[in-house]
Amino acid sequence: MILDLDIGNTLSKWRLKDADSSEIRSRGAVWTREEWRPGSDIPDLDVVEAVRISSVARKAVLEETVSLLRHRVGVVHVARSTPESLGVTNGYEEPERLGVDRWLGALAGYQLAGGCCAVDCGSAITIDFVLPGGRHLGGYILPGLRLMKESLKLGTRNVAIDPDSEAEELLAPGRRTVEAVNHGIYMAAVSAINRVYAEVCDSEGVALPLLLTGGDARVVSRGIQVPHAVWPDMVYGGLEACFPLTAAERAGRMSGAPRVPSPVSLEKIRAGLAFSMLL
Ligand SMILES: Nc1ncnc2c1ncn2[C@@H]1O[C@H](COP(=O)(O)OP(=O)(O)OP(=O)(O)O)[C@@H](O)[C@H]1O
Ligand SMILES: CC(C)(CO)[C@@H](O)C(=O)NCCC(=O)O
Ligand SMILES: [K+]
Repeated sequence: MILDLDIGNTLSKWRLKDADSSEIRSRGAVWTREEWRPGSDIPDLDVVEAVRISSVARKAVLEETVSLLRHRVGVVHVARSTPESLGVTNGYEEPERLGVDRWLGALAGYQLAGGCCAVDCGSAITIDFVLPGGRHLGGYILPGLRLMKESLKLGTRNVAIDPDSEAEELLAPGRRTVEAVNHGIYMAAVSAINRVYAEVCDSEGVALPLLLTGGDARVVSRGIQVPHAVWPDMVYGGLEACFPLTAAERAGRMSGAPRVPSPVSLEKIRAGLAFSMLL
């Protein structure tokens, strides 16, 4: 089995992948600040022959995780942001400072779709652009839905946005504090993504496939006007591309990859942008 680990600021997600069949056997998540101890939702390390890790947590968290795993598992790969990889050139002035989850998302998106806009809706919402040809432009970081809500301190932190709500409902004026807050932060997130996508496609002169991932991707997806795909395993896809271990991975196939969404034409994107500027 291969253990893939995506250590985020809030949650550490894991999945076990069968190295022979390439099937995903199990998944789980633990709070990043908690130790891995028996009884919590952690994988059985006895069956693991290789580990691949993406971590944006504090350095100590990664160090502890790696030292724990090295005792038990033969192969441990830790992903790093680099100046260039798999045909993509990192747009950061200091490439190693780009969050590795963003880098892996950009690599996976490029491998799947060529140029792309990769959006991760987690603790933070990140929006990254890769042009056809592989130039990563850099991107945008904004607070995620939960962080926006907590920062308001209006006593609404425990009332989550119902992930099954319709976007229309979530974008309407709120008539109670929780509603006003939930609808406000939802509006902030989806309008930022819609706008940034259109602006960058316009200025680069290319309509890019749009890919979403992260814990809030499903609900955010409903508020995105242009064609796009949700790919919950996008960061894992980047790990597969960087450290291919199975036959399918070596052939360039990433688990759970969606069909590439065909973007609307650049003309339509520009028309939408021009229209919103007039209002
Ligand atoms: N069980 C859950 N626990 C915490 N957050 C959840 C849960 N289910 C959905 N979410 C939502 O997912 C978001 C966290 O997403 P995700 O798991 O992608 O992020 P993360 O671990 O914080 O990663 P990163 O720090 O890399 O952004 C939160 O904003 C929250 O609204
Ligand atoms: C922005 C987050 C927190 C998103 O998970 C992560 O990618 C990170 O810590 N990045 C480092 C800062 C940067 O990417 O510029
Ligand atoms: K993440």
